[in-house]
Amino acid sequence: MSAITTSTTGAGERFAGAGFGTRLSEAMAARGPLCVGIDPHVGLLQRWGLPDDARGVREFSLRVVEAVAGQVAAVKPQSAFFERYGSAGMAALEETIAACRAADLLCVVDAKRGDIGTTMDGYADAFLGKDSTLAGDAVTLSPYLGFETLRPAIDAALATGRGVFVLALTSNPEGAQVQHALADGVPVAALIARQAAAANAVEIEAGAPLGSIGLVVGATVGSAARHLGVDLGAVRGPLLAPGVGAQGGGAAQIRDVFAEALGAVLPSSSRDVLRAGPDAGDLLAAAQAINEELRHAVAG
Ligand SMILES: O=c1ccn([C@@H]2O[C@H](COP(=O)(O)O)[C@@H](O)[C@H]2O)c(=O)[nH]1
Repeated sequence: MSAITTSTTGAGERFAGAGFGTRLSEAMAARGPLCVGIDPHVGLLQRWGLPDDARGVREFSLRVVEAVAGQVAAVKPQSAFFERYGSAGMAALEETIAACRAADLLCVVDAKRGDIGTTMDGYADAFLGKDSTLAGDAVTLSPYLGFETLRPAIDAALATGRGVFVLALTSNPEGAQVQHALADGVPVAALIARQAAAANAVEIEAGAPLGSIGLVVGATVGSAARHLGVDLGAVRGPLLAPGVGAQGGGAAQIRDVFAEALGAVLPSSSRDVLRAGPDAGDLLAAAQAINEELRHAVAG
């Protein structure tokens, strides 16, 4: 890994090598846009003939990594499905992250963290710290204690060449109650997008194709971004789009939601790929079919 360098912008330390946004942009161009979600639901473990315990999720996750490495842009382990087994489950998550690193496969840890002050420092150390075993290439964050509370994580990401995805317009219908609400006349989701754009300015000015501060915008949100004035094109960071497959999103929805920012979209699908397992060839075939459809969709 390249050395960490000190910024001249006064905004803290900056990673000297390619940041997450640049690495993700290259991976999407080379392998297609798909991110495969690693969600070891109990039902999937059963279907794969694996036990409902930490050994089961470990085996499940390592098989997914091995099947799709080199073939898709990224994977996204869902932390909840590891946390439910306590420390042994977290060890399985650490092994999954390490396997991604060894396979040169970008790993977004879907942990949706967010808290105040020094607690957020702790989350930043855990999921974005230079030598942390829980740090993938990026982590999902919740901004609902205020976007600025995420600053320690944003600074850590920029200092270590990692990234973050901040929840803006989530794929679930209940999200609208908070995300569409007005704060001083501006929809909350639009404010979050503006703040992400500001956080990407330094990397973009330095010539990165994408900044490292991304948003989560579900593939299922339809015209919400347009109607709320959420300027996805102005974010200039990656846009993680869960909801492909089991939640009803597909290529057509991706084109509709992200019309102005298709080059930045990282569509994510978990169950739709995983139910093709446990055979590695079947898993890969399912991922490739979805990846191809999405590749055409984002090509315009
Ligand atoms: O807005 C969001 C944010 C995160 N997720 C997560 O993505 C996967 C979706 O799984 P599927 O099986 O493809 O539906 C899951 O881990 C969610 O927690 C999301 O769905 N929506």
